[in-house]
Amino acid sequence: MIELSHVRKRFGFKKVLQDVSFTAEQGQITCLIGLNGAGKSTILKAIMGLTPIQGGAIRIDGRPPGKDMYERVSYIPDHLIVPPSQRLSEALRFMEDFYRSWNPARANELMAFFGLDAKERAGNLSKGTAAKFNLVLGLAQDTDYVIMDEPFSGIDLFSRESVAAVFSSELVGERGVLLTTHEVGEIEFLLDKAVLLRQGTVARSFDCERVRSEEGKSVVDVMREVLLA
Ligand SMILES: Nc1ncnc2c1ncn2[C@@H]1O[C@H](COP(=O)(O)OP(=O)(O)OP(=O)(O)O)[C@@H](O)[C@H]1O
Repeated sequence: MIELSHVRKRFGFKKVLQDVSFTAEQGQITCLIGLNGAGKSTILKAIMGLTPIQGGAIRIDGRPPGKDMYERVSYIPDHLIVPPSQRLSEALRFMEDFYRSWNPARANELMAFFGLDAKERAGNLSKGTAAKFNLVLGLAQDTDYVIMDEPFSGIDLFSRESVAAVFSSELVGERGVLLTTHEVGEIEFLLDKAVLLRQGTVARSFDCERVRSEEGKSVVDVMREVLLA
């Protein structure tokens, strides 16, 4: 379980996270939701130890993020971090050398799933194709958790359907997924849990299926109620 308790974060005098607590479980897809600037990306970076926090605690399966972090959690940022001149095949080889958790067979499966050409150079990819390759780099690691910042951004409608299909396939399996997205309405059928951020705190965290069956509301309905209140 990824667990945040009373996390606080500021940039200079700007308090971005005032008191953030929530959990993201293995075998579930948890979505962090909030308006622009709510602090979603900051939370993902804090979990990965890429930005320090000023208070509270972050634990992954009971342990604070440490040196073995990248064996436990893979992080897919909102843009592709591969030199533009590098071919995709070279980037895959680099990942294999660099990450002990790298699974080359799964990487090949994902390349085929998204119809990607390993001979292409990273700098020549369209925005949506770069987003798909970014998913390959993250999902081909054998980690218990996958953290994704805006994985659907820039991806056209039909490709989005194939990206969504990955989440319910063996390629994600029983891992825990924590993601952010602004396309909530289109992918809410995939979500198990939603965590709504407002004014630096968790305004509401809920089981999407339960809210659907007990309150008859979609995630977007709850978002409207909570974030526009
Ligand atoms: N390195 C930084 N230095 C100063 N302020 C920052 C830095 N990174 C983020 N911020 C500020 O922290 C706040 C939260 O930013 P963050 O990117 O986490 O929001 P977000 O919810 O991911 O937004 P969006 O939906 O627009 O992607 C914003 O006000 C942003 O300007």
